[in-house]
Amino acid sequence: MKFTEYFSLFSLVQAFCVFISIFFVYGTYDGKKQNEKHSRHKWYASLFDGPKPVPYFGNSLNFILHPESIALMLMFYTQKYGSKYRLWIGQKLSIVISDASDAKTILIGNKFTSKGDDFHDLFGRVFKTGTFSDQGESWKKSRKILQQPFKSILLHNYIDTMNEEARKIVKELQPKAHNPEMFDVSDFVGTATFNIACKTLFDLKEPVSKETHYIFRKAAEEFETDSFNLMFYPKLIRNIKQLFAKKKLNHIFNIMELPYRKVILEGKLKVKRDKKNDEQVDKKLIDYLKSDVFSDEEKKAQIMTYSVGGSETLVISISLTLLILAIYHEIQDKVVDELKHIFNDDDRDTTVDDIKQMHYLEQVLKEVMRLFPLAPFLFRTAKEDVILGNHTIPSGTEFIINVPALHNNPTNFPNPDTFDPEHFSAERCRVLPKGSYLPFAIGPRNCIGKAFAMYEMKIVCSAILRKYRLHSIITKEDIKVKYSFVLDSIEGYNISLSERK
Ligand code: HEM
Repeated sequence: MKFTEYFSLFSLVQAFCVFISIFFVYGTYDGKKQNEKHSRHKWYASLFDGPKPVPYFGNSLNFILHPESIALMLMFYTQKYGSKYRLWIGQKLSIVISDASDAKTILIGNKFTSKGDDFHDLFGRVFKTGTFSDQGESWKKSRKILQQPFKSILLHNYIDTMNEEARKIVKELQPKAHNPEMFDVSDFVGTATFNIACKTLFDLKEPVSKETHYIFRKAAEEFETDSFNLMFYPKLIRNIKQLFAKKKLNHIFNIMELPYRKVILEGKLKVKRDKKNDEQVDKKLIDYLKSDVFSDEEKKAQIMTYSVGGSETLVISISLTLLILAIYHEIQDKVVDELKHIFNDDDRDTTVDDIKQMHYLEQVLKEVMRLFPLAPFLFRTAKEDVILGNHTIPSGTEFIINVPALHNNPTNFPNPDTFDPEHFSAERCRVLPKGSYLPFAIGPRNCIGKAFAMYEMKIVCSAILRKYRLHSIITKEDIKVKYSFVLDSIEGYNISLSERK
């Protein structure tokens, strides 16, 4: 053996020993720190049913070995152990909930404004102190200030941009109406939802191309799936895995910075010191971000958060709705009848009044989000002990709310597997228990952009439906979805079109 070969083998052995020592020292230190909390949690955990844990890993080994099936395992355990079961993610106790009353207690209580340190650390790798991943006083500050531009009375400000982008999609789809081939409608919807977010929230002028948006969307998707999977790793193994993924994360971060770079390039964060600007009532999100209350880092974090939150959810919900309507022609006809009644075959833009009259389309959108909840799992961590049913659950416990299980409960949604917009008729909505339907979550950490999203979904879907008839050759059961933090269709959103006479 040459000296250099001997030397590199020696270094490898040395590196391995250092690695094992760090593993051991960190494990012991972390173990000691967690011990007291852990034994209390262990006692409470024994009150719940759940899969059998193994030393150190708890139940996380299954999740680590089969990351593509995490969501399915969570759902399978719900069927096996009931509406409240326990999981050990390493040393961390998690309770998975699929009971409406428990979900309501957790989501609306002020004890649960934290999504937990793991969520904060993992999603915060890119979104930092953005409203979505932040916690504590810093979250409270941003939530209080940044919910203002989303108030219902201000949404009329965004309608022109939403109409403009909807018209663009309708025009771009024209060649597809003369071609019976299937195509993925999300390629068209995605660029529009991204440009709507950039224009309405940040006042950006320059739209992005389909290609640029595609890269942004893929990066956001990869980051979200990776973060969701890592939520189910014990802390130490997660930290080690992340050490090796630094370069990849920097690459994703770089792509997701795109809207921020555009904001800087177009000078949108520059403060114009005139009194009128300070007093202006109809301010956009970017105007609130100009305030000295936010540091430069915080401004960047918010722009990254709202560009993803404001567009990537909508591309999926709109594309899914179009796909579902392409499958169910009778329901599509009923929506179109409603639109005919509102617009009288006039191809004018949509107004706030029109949106308020789209009752049946709203039922369809709600039913799509029931069967395909965009955020299938909601995470919350208790700051104090909490009473759920007959149990007191200790502070620090993580709760995972299993939204698909709630949305498929036959007591609240008869024939839950059937796509039926009547699940959201006015009478049914009146008797729906709080906590049983959670597409936008509820409580202090619900979706800040809920009303904005409903406006955009109605404007874009109605513009396309007024012009085209949608077709599909698949059935609802053929739609295969991947569940992670955000639900998405595995095979895209393939439809074909014909022009309405
Ligand atoms: C169909 C579209 C949308 C759906 C289904 C949706 C769903 C949700 C859900 C379920 C949550 C709670 C997440 C959790 O508890 O971890 C949430 C939070 C949030 N959403 Fe949305 N969302 C949509 C559109 C939007 C839009 C358009 C915006 C902004 C323009 C937005 C911004 C946010 C933000 C900032 C949060 C974090 C709020 C906080 O933690 O205080 N979302 N969304």
